[in-house]
Amino acid sequence: MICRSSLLAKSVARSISNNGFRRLASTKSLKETLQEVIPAKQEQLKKLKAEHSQAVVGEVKVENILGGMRGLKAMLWEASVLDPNEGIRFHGMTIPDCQQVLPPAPGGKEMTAESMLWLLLTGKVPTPDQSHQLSAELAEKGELPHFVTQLIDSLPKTLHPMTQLGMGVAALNHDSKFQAAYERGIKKPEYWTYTLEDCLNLIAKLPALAARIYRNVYHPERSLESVDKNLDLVGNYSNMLGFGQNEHLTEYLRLYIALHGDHEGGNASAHTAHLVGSTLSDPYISYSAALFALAGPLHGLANQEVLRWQMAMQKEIGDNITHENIKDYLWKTLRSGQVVPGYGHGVLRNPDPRFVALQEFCKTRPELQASPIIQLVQQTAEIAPDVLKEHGKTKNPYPNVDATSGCVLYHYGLTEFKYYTVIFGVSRALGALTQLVWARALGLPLERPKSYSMDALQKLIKN
Ligand SMILES: CC(=O)SCCNC(=O)CCNC(=O)[C@H](O)C(C)(C)COP(=O)(O)OP(=O)(O)OC[C@H]1O[C@@H](n2cnc3c(N)ncnc32)[C@H](O)[C@@H]1OP(=O)(O)O
Ligand SMILES: O=C([O-])CC(=O)C(=O)O
Repeated sequence: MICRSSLLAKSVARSISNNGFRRLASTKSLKETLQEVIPAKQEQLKKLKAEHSQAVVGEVKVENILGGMRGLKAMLWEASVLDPNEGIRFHGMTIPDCQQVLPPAPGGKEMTAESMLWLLLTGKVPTPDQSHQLSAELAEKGELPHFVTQLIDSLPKTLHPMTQLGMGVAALNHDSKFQAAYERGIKKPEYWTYTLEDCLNLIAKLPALAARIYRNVYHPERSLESVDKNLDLVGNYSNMLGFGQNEHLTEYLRLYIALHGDHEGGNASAHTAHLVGSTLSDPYISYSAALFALAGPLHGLANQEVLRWQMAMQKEIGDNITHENIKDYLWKTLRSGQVVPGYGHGVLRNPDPRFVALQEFCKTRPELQASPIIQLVQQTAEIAPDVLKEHGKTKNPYPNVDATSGCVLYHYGLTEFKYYTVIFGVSRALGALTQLVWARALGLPLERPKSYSMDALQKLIKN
């Protein structure tokens, strides 16, 4: 009899090799592993250019130009591809695949940010040792320079946490290795190594930066833990946020941060990092720009909006939470001309598998099943799709990841929902920065699509 885990291992190995990667037990470092996989990718690009430059893979309709480029096949993105019905795959692997094979933190069950980063960057599943070595490397680099702590501490508490995060990340470019090397006059094939160094430095410092913002804005009376060299990235983040004793929340954050890490290239934050990075801006300012795209309510800020909206619903409905009451509140939101936050998607046409994975986490823990806010989110997810279908506008009436990501944080005591997108911002660095490394390794060009005025477009249509 073939057991489920061996079937899964085979399917994972197959999906990885489908993407041109092989899974080998290895003791190589992250940089050595990348050095090993880069030449094959460079060769693949060279071949694509030489043999298929003129192949047609789609057409551009006026609706694409007027509709926010929805559906246009126009970007190269290595680490993940989004299927409208199945959702995201990281180098061919689904979220459940990743949950099965990516190493957790010592004593934990959920995949770590480091193991997801390793997979995104290299297309390979790291061994537990490789993942722990990366944790140690990141912890070593994790403290903030003094001028950044001074900058963050000088900001008014009333400044949105996402603005503070973007400012802090931009300021870190003071120490950019890529920028310094570019000024020295390095050659193109060397770009990726300095970019990688900046990307790892930035990912390493995000927990300390994000936790400092949380402390300053919401708990100025608390002292801040320093980076613990024995913890993984998210273990440190949770610790610095003041939740280190709550193993459930720490595990949830590991899952949250791993699965928000990448969502192919066209989403607003990833695309922004790619666009800005294509000018050879360094990774810090490229990712700072991405964070300001993430901070919009149609994108990452929706997770803050979901909590705000669900709390307002709870307040209005009171204890009498019925199917009818939730339905009425949904209609009230829609009739007032607002969107229902956490529902709909630019690409997905089914429930978001990230939503499903976070809901599964809730199902494994009785205290979460008993939580009023989590119950309300679950009930809303059962009712909203039919209401949105009847409303008839959105192409996807199902929940996206933002519909559920905040309620577990809220239940475990991280109740300041204006902060939630900062956690998303710590996560999205994994994928957006991965692509910056690949963009430099592959020598991708400046991004510069063609635009038209409406007059010019009409002329084009006539001709
Ligand atoms: C991590 C993430 O970024 S996931 C997305 C997070 N954002 C949200 O949850 C906000 C709510 N959702 C939305 O606003 C949208 O579904 C988006 C922005 C995510 C996608 O936008 P689009 O690709 O333009 O969606 P779509 O093509 O289905 O939109 C068609 C119409 O339905 C409306 N619509 C889409 N979703 C919703 C919704 N949740 N509630 C009400 N109306 C909606 C759109 O506003 C649009 O109306 P319009 O014709 O009057 O402009
Ligand atoms: O893919 C998108 O457009 C939005 C999204 O879900 C993400 O960026 O995680």
